[in-house]
Amino acid sequence: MSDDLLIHPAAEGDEGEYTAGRTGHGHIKSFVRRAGRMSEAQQRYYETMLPKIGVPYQAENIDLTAVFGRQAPKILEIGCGMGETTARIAEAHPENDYFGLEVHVPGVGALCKLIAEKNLSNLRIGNHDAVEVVRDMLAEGSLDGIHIFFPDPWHKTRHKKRRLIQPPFVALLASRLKPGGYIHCATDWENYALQMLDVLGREPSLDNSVANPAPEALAMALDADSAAGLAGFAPRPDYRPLTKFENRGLRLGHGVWDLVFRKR
Ligand SMILES: C[S@@+](CC[C@H](N)C(=O)[O-])C[C@H]1O[C@@H](n2cnc3c(N)ncnc32)[C@H](O)[C@@H]1O
Repeated sequence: MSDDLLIHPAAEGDEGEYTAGRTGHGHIKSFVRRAGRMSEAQQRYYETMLPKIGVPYQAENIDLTAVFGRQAPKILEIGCGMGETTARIAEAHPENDYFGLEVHVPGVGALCKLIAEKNLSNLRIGNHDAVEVVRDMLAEGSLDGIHIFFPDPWHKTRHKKRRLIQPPFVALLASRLKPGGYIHCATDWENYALQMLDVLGREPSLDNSVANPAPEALAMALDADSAAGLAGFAPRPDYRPLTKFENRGLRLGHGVWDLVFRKR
């Protein structure tokens, strides 16, 4: 892992404002690097596979067609976690190329293992902060789709500024989509679902794939912190598999909200 990934708590009070240590970019990180132990298998696959299927961070645009060696729709996934969903989608859709981003090293090891076991040739990994990868490496209009499934909810009020789905990052993501390209977010955290609907709905270059809520209805929902009965959420697209975790939550009556917006 490169040194410029180190995160240092800034001496700015007890909120734990984290900023990039070496890069000087200073944006608030949407993650805190966890010490997480790698299993032996994860370590082995990380070491053997990442040199083959990893896309190292660089400060210039990359050519995604050259990275995958073919012309095919290019889908970015931010925050692959342990990679089960990422690998399942890539396996089910060999016609697309997938670029998964994840900062958690054991997760990257686990996804490397899945790529090797399933022999997937349409999935590459970036082990770096997605904000920097999207900003520095991806050209405008280069993506057909973006997946952000269950991003860290940062549920404490003082931590909400770490949430990925904020207006500046959504504007950056939208700029990387081709016209007609989509951004698909899913969350099981109601307050974040409302924030996603509000932020995505305000991005002028994006249209909701389903009817937007009336502005007054959204304002009332935000006030009440309740998405009950609110329009604007999409049915789960078939390509997003239900995870074990999500299935259990749904059985317990917890909600999951999908949002699919398209670039004009
Ligand atoms: C709650 S997990 C969800 C993982 C997976 N999408 C799923 O549905 O199980 C969110 C993941 O996003 C990753 N993450 C958060 N911020 C990130 C960033 N800026 N760049 C890359 N990965 C990030 C975290 O390390 C974590 O693994």
